[in-house]
Amino acid sequence: MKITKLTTYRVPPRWMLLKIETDEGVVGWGEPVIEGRARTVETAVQEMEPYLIGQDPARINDLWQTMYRAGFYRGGAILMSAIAGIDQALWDIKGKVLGKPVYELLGGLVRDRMKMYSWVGGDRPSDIIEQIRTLQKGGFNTFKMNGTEELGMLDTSAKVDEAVRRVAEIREAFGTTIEFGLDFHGRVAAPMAKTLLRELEQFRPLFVEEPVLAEQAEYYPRLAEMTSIPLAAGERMYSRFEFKNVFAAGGLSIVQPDLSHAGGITECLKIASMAEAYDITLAPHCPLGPVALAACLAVDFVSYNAVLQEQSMGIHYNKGGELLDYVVNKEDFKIIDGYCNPLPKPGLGVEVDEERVIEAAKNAPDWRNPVWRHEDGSVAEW
Ligand SMILES: O=C(O)[C@H](O)[C@@H](O)[C@@H](O)[C@H](O)CO
Ligand SMILES: [Mg+2]
Repeated sequence: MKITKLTTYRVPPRWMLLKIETDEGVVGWGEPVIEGRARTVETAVQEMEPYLIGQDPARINDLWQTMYRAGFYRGGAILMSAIAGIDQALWDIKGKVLGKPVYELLGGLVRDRMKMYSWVGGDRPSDIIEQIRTLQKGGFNTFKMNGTEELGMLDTSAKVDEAVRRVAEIREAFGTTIEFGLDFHGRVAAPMAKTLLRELEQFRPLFVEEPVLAEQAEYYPRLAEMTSIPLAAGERMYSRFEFKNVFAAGGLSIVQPDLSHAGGITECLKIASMAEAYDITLAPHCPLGPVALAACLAVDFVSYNAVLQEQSMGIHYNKGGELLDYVVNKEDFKIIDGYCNPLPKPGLGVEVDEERVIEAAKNAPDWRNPVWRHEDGSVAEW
């Protein structure tokens, strides 16, 4: 079998789907994208084509290593997202050729169902209590929200109180009937992280995500020393070569590689097993589309340390498109009592509605995240 064609589709709300065709008619789908840089990743995918056209799609490991090493420069958000989507599509092809879901090719199920969580509250966390109540009715009992709005490197007690009050209200309203993670979203700098973690500890959030920016990862062990709140990070790290330093330094309790940013299934499997050796749990990042989610689930169902899975149903970014819009087998993604079952179909388990994708690609948005500014006019971490 040989790879014959790669086609990318930028589609609402902010995703990109990749179709890899072969000379035997088997097609694989991937989701290579960096939110806000879809066109850049699209070009990176196109630049990877010479490594792929005419090659045997079954040789995922050689194709992965070639895409990673052959261009001399390597790593980073763009190249690793391009490789990620291609890798996902190659695993999809392999599973379809062998008539098995990807997790069967990786040693079979390590669990019967996977715990999912839902975003609430939007960019500027608000209206959270009502949103949790609504999602609880849909079976969710685990949530994530932004921990703060924009925050200066050194900010006021009033801003700290605002973040704490929001969390206090959630515990007040729901007690321990729900769990929730707080995403600091890179908005909190090291001077403020210690204060916020200390003030929030009494409410026992399930985790605090990106307590500081990934480029400040050396703070993870220091922050972990002063709080019992599990620290989570990983969406802005792109290969095992980055994660190895973070694992060795300590401080992370939860690692969150993104299956569409960190080299795909081939790479994230390695990251997951490295994390297990350090007793670090896995909670893949996935605010994206259905193929990315299916790739996450393929890794979740074979990784003992997988504990939580993000999914984008109802997320504040999904304007103009929702998680399952391009999926034919929507029923396979049903979330029951907050869990998702293994996707039963061969490959990644997503039957893509190609006509809907092609139609939607005609109005592909150039989604960008907002540019926030502090009161003094300086740019704020969004
Ligand atoms: O945890 C999450 O989902 C992420 O922090 C998410 O909010 C961002 O990755 C966003 O998608 C960037 O455009
Ligand atoms: Mg996050």
